[in-house]
Amino acid sequence: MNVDIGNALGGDLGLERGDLDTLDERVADAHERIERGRARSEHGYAALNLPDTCDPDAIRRAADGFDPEHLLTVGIGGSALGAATLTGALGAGVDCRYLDNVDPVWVRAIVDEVDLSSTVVNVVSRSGTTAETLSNFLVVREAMEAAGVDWTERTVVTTGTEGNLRSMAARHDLPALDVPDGVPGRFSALSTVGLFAAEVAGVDLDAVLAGAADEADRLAGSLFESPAYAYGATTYALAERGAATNAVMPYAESLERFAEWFAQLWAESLGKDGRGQTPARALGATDQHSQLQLYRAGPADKLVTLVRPRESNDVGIPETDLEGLSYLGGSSLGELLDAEFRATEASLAAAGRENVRIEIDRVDERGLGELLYGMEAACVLYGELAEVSTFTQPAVEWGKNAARGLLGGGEFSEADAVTEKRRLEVE
Ligand SMILES: O=P(O)(O)OC[C@H]1O[C@](O)(CO)[C@@H](O)[C@@H]1O
Repeated sequence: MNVDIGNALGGDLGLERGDLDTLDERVADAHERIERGRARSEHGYAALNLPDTCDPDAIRRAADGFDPEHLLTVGIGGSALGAATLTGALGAGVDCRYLDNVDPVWVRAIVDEVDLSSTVVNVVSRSGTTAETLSNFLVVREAMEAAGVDWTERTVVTTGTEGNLRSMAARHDLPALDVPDGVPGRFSALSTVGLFAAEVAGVDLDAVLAGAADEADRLAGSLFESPAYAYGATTYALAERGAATNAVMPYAESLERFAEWFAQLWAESLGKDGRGQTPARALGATDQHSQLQLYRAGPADKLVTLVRPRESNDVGIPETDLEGLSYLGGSSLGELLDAEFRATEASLAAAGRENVRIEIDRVDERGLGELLYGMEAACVLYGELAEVSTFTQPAVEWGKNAARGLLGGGEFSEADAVTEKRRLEVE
């Protein structure tokens, strides 16, 4: 992974090289804290050890014997987004679907679309209590039974040591993978949580973990020596100067899910104590015809993170006599995308709008390993610098309790607050 922070300097938010030199002293201290946390496998920091602690053979054993047409991952948040990012980016010899929402129309359509007799279901939940995941699994299991499919023959569980899914796996002797200790869901892509789907989809797990290990080896006591820390420190420094939003704009359709995964990682880790940086999901070149207007001419309150592979397959553009477009003929879509990427980058800089370039060599296993690990390490560093509790997510519990109370799942004061909503309806 290569990170170019040149366009983060000299912009409207006023970040200069000297500021990063000063911040680098705190980066060194933060790196020491991170390395201590890793050495002790402390909660959260353990995620940065996954290139070494993840056992790909256990994942391969769990996938062994399955040769499905479809893989249905039933999970939500970090229990689905890592897998979706890896299979979305690396392609899949298998039709990979993700039930990570409880929209009944959407769930019914997916369950009806797949051939359940040739589907492997991976139900993923660290806690084993997530309402959306358990509800969707019960719907899928009922559909399998209705289709005359033995669900116990086609279900793999990925969960913690306790809880509903663990006891169900034991009761029905289901293949079960352990979620890694001390790794919050949003940091678990490079573990059993994200890699089972990748394995079933034919992804080379060893290459993904090797890419992650390369990025781990580049963590250092200076932001100028570590791409991950350069990104984490620069986004932190810009946030401190007013960059309340970080628009992540991959210039590859295969990385669209990566932007969604990044959004959970960044928001759930750093949105604490009234602080944080809002991750906005964008896509290049498409959003040059959409959100770029705001990024360039709206409030100077954001940075844009431009992500791309340095190499990719290409498609030629045929010669044309179309009025004013002959310059495109004989070129290629890749050359057009490259020109647009660099033009957008320069367009933002020319308007004083800070942006950072992140590049991987190719959208392949090593590239994804580097990118996922690099963003996780950047997030951990940002959290250290911001002095927030990076690895917890207490704010999501209020809504869970309210919904549970509304559904009769117990007495929760939050549910009362829902019924007391202030109303002003306009018909
Ligand atoms: O894996 P679980 O326990 O089902 O949690 C799913 C997701 O829900 C959260 O706990 C937030 O509610 C995320 O942090 C997590 O990725």
